[in-house]
Amino acid sequence: MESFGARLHRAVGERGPLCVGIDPHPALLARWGLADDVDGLSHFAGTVVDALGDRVAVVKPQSAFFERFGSHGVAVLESTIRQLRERGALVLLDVKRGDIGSTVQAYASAYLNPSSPMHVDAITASPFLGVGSLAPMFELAAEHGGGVFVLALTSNPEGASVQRATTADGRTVAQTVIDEISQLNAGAEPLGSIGAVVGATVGETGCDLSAMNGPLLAPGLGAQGATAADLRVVFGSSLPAVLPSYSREVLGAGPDPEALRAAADRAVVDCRAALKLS
Ligand SMILES: O=c1ccn([C@@H]2O[C@H](COP(=O)(O)O)[C@@H](O)[C@H]2O)c(=O)[nH]1
Repeated sequence: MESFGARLHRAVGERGPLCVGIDPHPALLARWGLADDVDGLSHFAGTVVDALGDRVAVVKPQSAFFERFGSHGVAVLESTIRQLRERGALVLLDVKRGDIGSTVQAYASAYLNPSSPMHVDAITASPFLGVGSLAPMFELAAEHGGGVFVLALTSNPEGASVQRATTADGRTVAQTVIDEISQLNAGAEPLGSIGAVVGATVGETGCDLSAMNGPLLAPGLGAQGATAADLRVVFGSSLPAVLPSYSREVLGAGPDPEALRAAADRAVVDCRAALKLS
């Protein structure tokens, strides 16, 4: 079983360092001339799948925008996930799950078990109940070649008061998350399967990311104000592991599929330059 880290490394090599989010905001649905209902949602997601599913390394549906329509929206999400995977994109479902370990086990089987209708390549997870509470996700991910991206330094301004707080041993909360992930990824080649989320908006992290050996998902580009050039300040020598993520910035170019593809291509060019990839 090929690991998620290896699959991600290959996908980025073939398609470029880019994750595009599917975030069907009501304002975007309106801008695309779509109704704010399940049909609009389905049309929006289908257009992104057709335009980018065979082009972008990672696509990140934001679960909240599908859940908003109840079971019908979740059905659209399931179908979107299936279609993206058929087109060769890695699917990172942004659900930010976390709970006590016995419940995390159920989340893990919902998203990381290949027999689940919602099976994806990777999910986002919240470490607020302790990174150790996410162990069932890490274990199922390892068993089935999946990945988990754990929140460390999020892109929103409110995150810093918790994530940059200092723990009893003098490390920040974010650093303790990074250090626990580093242990899980130790020795993995070419890249570990447990990632961290570090926003492109956060400026200097104050964290030592050098032992991470896993992907660094960087949201906050575009609509939240960060630019590809900011990635250098945030990630320094860890730039090669960064997976830049854009949602509204790229989606705003739609609904024309050619315009969506052009926006994604521009983002790849900018990110390659910022990450110093050829
Ligand atoms: O720290 C984080 C973690 C997750 N996100 C999510 O990424 C996208 C960002 O959308 P944009 O339109 O590019 O701003 C969205 O789904 C967030 O929930 C994040 O922004 N920051």
